[in-house]
This record gives sequence, structure tokens and C-alpha cells, in this order.
Amino acid sequence: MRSFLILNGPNLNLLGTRQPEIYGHTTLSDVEDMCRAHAEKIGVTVTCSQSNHEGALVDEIQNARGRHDGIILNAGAYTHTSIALMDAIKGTEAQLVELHLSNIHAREAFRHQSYISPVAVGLICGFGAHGYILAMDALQRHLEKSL
Ligand SMILES: O=C1C[C@@](O)(C(=O)O)C[C@@H](O)[C@@H]1O
Repeated sequence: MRSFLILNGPNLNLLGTRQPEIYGHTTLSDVEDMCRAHAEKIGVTVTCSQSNHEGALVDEIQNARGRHDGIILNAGAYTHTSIALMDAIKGTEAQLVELHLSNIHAREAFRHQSYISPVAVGLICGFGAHGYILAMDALQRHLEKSL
């Protein structure tokens, strides 16, 4: 059975109460429950993790090598700043889907830059919490195709 790591970065622990007009009312624990339920449906296992710390996210990406077949990453604001995350993804050859709840390209100019996109399989943004489900399906399909 394939294994996915669902990794959320800074401030995503505040989902549900953080700027709900942008990020919605769904909490992180709701999102993780949704992902576990969807994993059962599509026949994969998921591990969910969140950290507010850049180095801890780098560790998670490095440790995923050999343990998980793919990663779904919402790197939060580190998307726009973190060369370290980009290097970790590239260095471990992770099969990774970049995810954002909001459409980062329809927001402030500083959110249009992503250090994750050049090393990701693809990007899903703007579909709120449902994006995690879309990302799981996309990753599953991508891994099937690359067999
Ligand atoms: O923390 C976040 C959340 C986000 O990644 C999203 O899911 O829409 C978008 C980022 O620009 C922002 O810093």
C-alpha cells in the first residue's frame, strides 16, 4: 500500500480560526480526518504532521525518504521564503504536491513567488480544504503513471 505524508507548515495549526474569510472554518484536525477517510477510500496510508519550524519541516522531508511514496506539502509562508525546503525536496527527490488553501496568485505579489513549485510534481491552490483531497488523488495518479 502506498504511503503519503501530509505536511503542514507555519500557522496551519490555527486553521478554522485564522482569517476564516481566506482559509475557511475547517480546522486542521478536520482536514486530517478528511485525509484519513479519503486515504481509506483510495487505498493508501497517510501520516499527518504540522510544524511551525522550518528546520523541523526540513527534517520531516528528509525522513520521508524511503518511508513515504509521496508528500503533500502546504508550507504556508515558508513557500515564499525557504530555499532550505526547496533544497530538501530536491535533495531527497521527493515526489511532492504543493498545496495551498487559497489561490496564492490572486493575492499579494509576495505570495506569487514559490520556492516549492520548481521542485514539485504539481501545484493545487484555491480550493480550500478540498484541495487536500484533490492533491491525494493527483499524487496517487502521478505515482501510478510513473510505475
Ligand atoms: O500560511 C499561508 C497559507 C497558504 O499556504 C495557503 O494555504 O493558502 C498561503 C500562504 O501564502 C500563507 O502564508
